[in-house]
Amino acid sequence: MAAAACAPLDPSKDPKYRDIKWSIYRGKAYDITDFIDRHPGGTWLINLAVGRDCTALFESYHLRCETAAAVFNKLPVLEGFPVDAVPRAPYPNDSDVYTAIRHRVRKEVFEGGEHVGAHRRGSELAAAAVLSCAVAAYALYMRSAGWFTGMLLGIAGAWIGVTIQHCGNHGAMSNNPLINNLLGLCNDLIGGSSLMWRYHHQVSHHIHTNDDVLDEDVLSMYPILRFDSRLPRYWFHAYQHLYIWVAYPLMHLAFQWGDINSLFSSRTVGAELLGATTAEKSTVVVGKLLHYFLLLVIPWLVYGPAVALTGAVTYSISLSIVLALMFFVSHNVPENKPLAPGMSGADDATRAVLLNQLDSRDWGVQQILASANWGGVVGNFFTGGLNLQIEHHLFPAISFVHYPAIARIVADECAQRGIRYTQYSSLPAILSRFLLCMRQLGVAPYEPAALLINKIK
Ligand code: HEM
Repeated sequence: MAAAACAPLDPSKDPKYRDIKWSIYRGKAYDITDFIDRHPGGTWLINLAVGRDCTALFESYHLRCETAAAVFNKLPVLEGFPVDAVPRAPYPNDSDVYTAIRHRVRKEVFEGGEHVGAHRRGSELAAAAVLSCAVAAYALYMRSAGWFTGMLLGIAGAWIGVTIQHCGNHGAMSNNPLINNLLGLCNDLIGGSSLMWRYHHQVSHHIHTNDDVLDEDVLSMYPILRFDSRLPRYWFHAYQHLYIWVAYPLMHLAFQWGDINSLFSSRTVGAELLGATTAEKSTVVVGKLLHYFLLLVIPWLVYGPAVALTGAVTYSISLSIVLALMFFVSHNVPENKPLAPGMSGADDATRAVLLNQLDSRDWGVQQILASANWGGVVGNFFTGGLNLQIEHHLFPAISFVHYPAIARIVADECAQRGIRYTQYSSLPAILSRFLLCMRQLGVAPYEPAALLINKIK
């Protein structure tokens, strides 16, 4: 009773703060309302900071963190704000390894060119290649719609999904926020939602990678798929490495339900849409209409329902499989999981970091231990840097063309500090580890976080 009486009032329920766009940075609440339209990274990204502790987003997105942080000195501080009532994110700049890597990246890769935006340049060729390929695939689809062209269109759509929409929504494709937003909107064209992606992917997954409560990627397919042994186990999980191949092709369909549901509930599984404007929300509706108009309605009018449906179904399946493969292998190999001791690849260090309380968690080490790389520069070009997932998680707002150079620094720092850096030679190599991990997670005993913490002590 006494504890409840002392608990700070939730600011989202306090009328005093209803008309203020506030955000918390390092324990202080600021009124960022007037700065939003002046934000050099664009309004869509800073909107992610509204109504929450933005420290982790802020410190992982600004390469010149000190320049961006200087703005807080000019913003109104909200004295007496119940900061403790707002969930805290870990602070990236408190991580020794992260700040050391960032220092070296600025010095050795960009040599001070960050002030002219060198870190966000270089993806123009990749963007042109991806867009040309998508236009050609759609032209072919419209010329002769059917299962084969539908499949090709799905692969082209997936290439958009992993490269230009993904990097655009991270603000990493250009120094111009408008270009990033337009490329980000390609997510809606291929059947997803750029708005939901920003909240789900950036606010939930990037900040809390492989957390069993806060990372939406761990939770959203549960109970069908069990991505963490801290989630209760059912008998059918023992077969998840097999039926995953039936679940994955349904991903595009699942997006449709998830996006519309999130629009009505104003939240994704892992994040509330606290700062999303009406214009941003309207992209969900317009995007869905446009997607189905291009994929289904036009081919239906030209070729009839049977052909149009065949094309749309094969599009949906091939897009889903490619996207699922690219996204899921990156955080789901045994090295990334707090698996039971004795299971192949289980790692005490990963277990210890992921089980730490948020405010004492080393964000940099978490990103490194919970992610896995495969391949090199060729994979980097075709996946928009997703194959160098460790570097992507440390620097989501840097253009992916710089990841191979950054990877050398990250690997070196990890070797010096004894931090496990997981790198596989190729996609098939990481894929086999991913399947092993799914098998292990399917049979691993259910161990709630509290139980695991005791085991480490
Ligand atoms: C909440 C308060 C925020 C403030 C005061 C702020 C301030 C700034 C400033 C001053 C810059 C220019 C930096 C430079 O010239 O080096 C900038 C750029 C940028 N911001 Fe923010 N920002 C905020 C939140 C965010 C958030 C939440 C995100 C991402 C989710 C973000 C993403 C970016 C990006 C991508 C750029 C351009 C790239 C870069 O500077 O490296 N910002 N911001």
